[in-house]
Amino acid sequence: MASLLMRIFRLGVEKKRVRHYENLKRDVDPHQTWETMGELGDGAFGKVYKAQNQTTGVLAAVKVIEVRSEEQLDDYITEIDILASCRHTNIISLMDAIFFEGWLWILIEYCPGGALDDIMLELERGLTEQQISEVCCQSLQALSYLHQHHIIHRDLKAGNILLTMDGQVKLADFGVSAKNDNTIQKRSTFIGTPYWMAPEVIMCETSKDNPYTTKADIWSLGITLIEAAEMEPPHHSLNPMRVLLKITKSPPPTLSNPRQWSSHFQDFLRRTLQKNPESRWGAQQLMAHPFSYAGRDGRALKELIAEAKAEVTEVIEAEDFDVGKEEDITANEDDITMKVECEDVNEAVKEEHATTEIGHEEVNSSNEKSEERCEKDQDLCTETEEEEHSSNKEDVTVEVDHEDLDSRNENSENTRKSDEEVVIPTQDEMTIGSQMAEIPCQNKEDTSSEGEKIIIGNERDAAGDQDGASPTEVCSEKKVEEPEQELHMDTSIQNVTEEQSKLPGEDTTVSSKELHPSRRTVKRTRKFMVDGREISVTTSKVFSEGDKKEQQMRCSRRQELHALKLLQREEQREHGQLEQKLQQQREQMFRHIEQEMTSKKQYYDGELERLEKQYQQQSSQMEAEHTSRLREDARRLKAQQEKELSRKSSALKADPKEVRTAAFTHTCTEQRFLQKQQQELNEALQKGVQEHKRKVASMEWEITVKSQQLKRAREAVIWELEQRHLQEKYHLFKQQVKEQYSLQRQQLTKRHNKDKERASRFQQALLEEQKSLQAQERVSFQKAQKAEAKSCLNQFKMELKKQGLSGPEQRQRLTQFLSEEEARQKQERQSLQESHENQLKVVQEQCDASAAELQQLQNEKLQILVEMEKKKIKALEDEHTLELNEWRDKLACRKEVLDGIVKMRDINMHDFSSSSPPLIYSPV
Ligand SMILES: Nc1ncnc2c1ncn2[C@@H]1O[C@H](COP(=O)(O)OP(=O)(O)OP(=O)(O)O)[C@@H](O)[C@H]1O
Repeated sequence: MASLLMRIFRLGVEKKRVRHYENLKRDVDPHQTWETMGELGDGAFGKVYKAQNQTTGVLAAVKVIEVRSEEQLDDYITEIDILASCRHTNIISLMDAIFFEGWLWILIEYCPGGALDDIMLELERGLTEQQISEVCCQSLQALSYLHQHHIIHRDLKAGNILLTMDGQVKLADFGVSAKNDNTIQKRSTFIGTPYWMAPEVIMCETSKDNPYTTKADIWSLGITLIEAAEMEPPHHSLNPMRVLLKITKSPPPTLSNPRQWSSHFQDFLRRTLQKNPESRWGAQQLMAHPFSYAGRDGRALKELIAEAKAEVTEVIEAEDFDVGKEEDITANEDDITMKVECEDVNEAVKEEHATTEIGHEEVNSSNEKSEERCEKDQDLCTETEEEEHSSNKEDVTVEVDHEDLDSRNENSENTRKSDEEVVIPTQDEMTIGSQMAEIPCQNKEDTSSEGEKIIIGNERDAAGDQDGASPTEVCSEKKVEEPEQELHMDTSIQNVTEEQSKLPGEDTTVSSKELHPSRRTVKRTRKFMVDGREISVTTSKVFSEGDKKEQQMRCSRRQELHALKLLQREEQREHGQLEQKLQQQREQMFRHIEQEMTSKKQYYDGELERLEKQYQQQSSQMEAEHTSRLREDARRLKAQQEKELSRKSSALKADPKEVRTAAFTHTCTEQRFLQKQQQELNEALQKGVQEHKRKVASMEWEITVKSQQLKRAREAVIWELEQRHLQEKYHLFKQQVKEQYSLQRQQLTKRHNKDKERASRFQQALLEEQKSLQAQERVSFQKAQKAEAKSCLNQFKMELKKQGLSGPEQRQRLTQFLSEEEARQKQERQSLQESHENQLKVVQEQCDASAAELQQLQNEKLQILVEMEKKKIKALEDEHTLELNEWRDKLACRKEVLDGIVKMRDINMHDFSSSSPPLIYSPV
């Protein structure tokens, strides 16, 4: 108890003074040691800069965070401590941590490769399967290490996987990680980034009764691998709050285009993306899976880094489209053409080389629209190919049949290197674009899909040997969005109408090119070295408004996620503060209970002790008084008797008649007299003793009664206190449950309001966009109407002329024609206006439905919280009733025992034979 008090006292004191953290330096100006050299990135909590140690020249990445209070500083200590404690090649290491003048500097190992998501953005494509399995293998090693040390990363995603230049994975960002004391300990904080969150972590938003373990990271790993394959995590087009529901309610996500990936990869994902954490494999187990096992070789990642960091030359070609006129160019405007040339560095002169071109497409060939689009894609491809030809007349483009495509993406990196895997088509099979239409189109209904065509030039040795040529292709197939609920940002006017039956969402697509009057083709050439050979990759991508929007979407989603992370951090702090407060309340209550009980017991025990002392004193005093009185009485009576005896003897001697017999008679009489005196003395003393005993008994009785009263009062007070304390405990716990849930509700509402604000901003933008599209459409429609009217009029006039009518007749016919024409145009304009109004209505309805859906989601969550609170309080109530009943049962026994003791004492009190004090006076 005393140590507890001391600890609590110490805690209070410590709060006030500056805390010492083992891995944090204070009051040292970081600028003295580190020089910052430019920004690397922007995280939720601050910017990341490249830095260099001014003495050693060592490079680092520094997270610079503004910290306003000691309390806030506390939030970052777990991250620093975890980084400092981890020693693993696949975990970023801590170089320094300094808190100086309100700024926290966390210096970590610099990874020149940057984050995996940035690499994908840079290359505008996902990873190949070999690259993914290498990322997977190394990430698993990091996770296995963390999990063995009871650390849950809680924020695994491509953005937190950094790469070194030699293709080594470094797991970073432990900002929301947790370190447990033991494996069994679970966590219940709702933290992480929604798209990557495991279902059991999401459940913690509304219920803290289902804590999670390290298995949560395994789920995030699975999502990260899908992200690595498709550039985005599953459900990325849903807003972060809706995705939470999607993850918990839907079956586990899978790859959008399974045919493109190996069965090992898909099986690996199945093992990681198990909704029940118990059935999910652990890091150790997964390390032995063939998919991750295949990633032991790190070469594919090395090549990825080389490509991402390659020197890039860019050529931009702008194209303009007249709205509504370019009928032959629809859909698939985001085509990418990629050309890879691998040549020996020493080779100076370029020789003719074959290039292989792939149009990538989806299976739905039956879909007429899609086929049409494919044909149009093909037109585009041909255009690009022709450009290729014009730049290098000796280039031959080759189309590869579809079957190759499936396997191709699985190992495009390797195919580039290994000649045996490359399909070399014969000259006869080589066509330019003419067979493209035979490739089944993938673009189904997703008009915004990017069709990527990658042309890879053949590799040649120094002698320019054509046998080494390895034309190969990479088909990067754009996944098709789930049709339900996920409308895309690129919704065309028609799409809005078509999609009206679908559930509305913010993720509405805006695609078709009628909406994007201008687009530009960007040709990028990357040159990089792999195993001593220079590789040159040229990609050609048509950028349109859609791309810009996608970029904006990505950017705003990133900001949203950062905002959410800040909110989560705030929530975590609030939660921690509340928990601390509640803990203090509990400690205070238990301390108060103990104090109250002790003081009452002390009082009664003191009283009993005092009573015993009083008894001891009285008893010994009475004994002493009795003894002295007895002695005095004996002495007095003896003296009196002696006097009487001497008087008697004198009287006998003085009587003359008795002289002769005097000697004999005298002796007898004296003896009798003495005996009588002795008897009288004894009687007198015995009377005194009896008197004394009576007094003692009465005193004892009096004290026993007092003692019993005290004892009973003591017990009664204890019982009353016990009962009161049980009630107090119950009320406090109940109060605390209410406070906990009230905070959870507040946090949920805050989160929801932010989400509502975001959604309404988005919806407003959507409406504005729709209106601006309509304005554009109106302008071009009017233009078209004017042109059409003009040509019709000319035609009509010509026909009139042919008919040889008179002037007035002609005028009359012309007037009639014009008025009919005007009416028709008016009608057309009206129907356009109506269609626009309908479109706006549909968008508005979608927005309203989306808002209603969000509100319903929120209500459901709040309802869950209310239910949980009720359940918790009911459980507390039951527990309290049980405890009270148990206490009452025990109380009856205790009363019996007490009564028994009292009765025993009563019996003892009547037995006066013993002069020793009764046992009951010993304090309890
Ligand atoms: N050690 C490092 N070496 C090189 N670049 C780094 C390093 N650490 C971070 N970066 C870059 O800085 C960016 C921001 O990193 P940070 O971890 O702060 O935020 P984030 O992961 O993007 O977002 P969040 O805070 O939401 O996780 C990263 O995306 C990466 O590009």
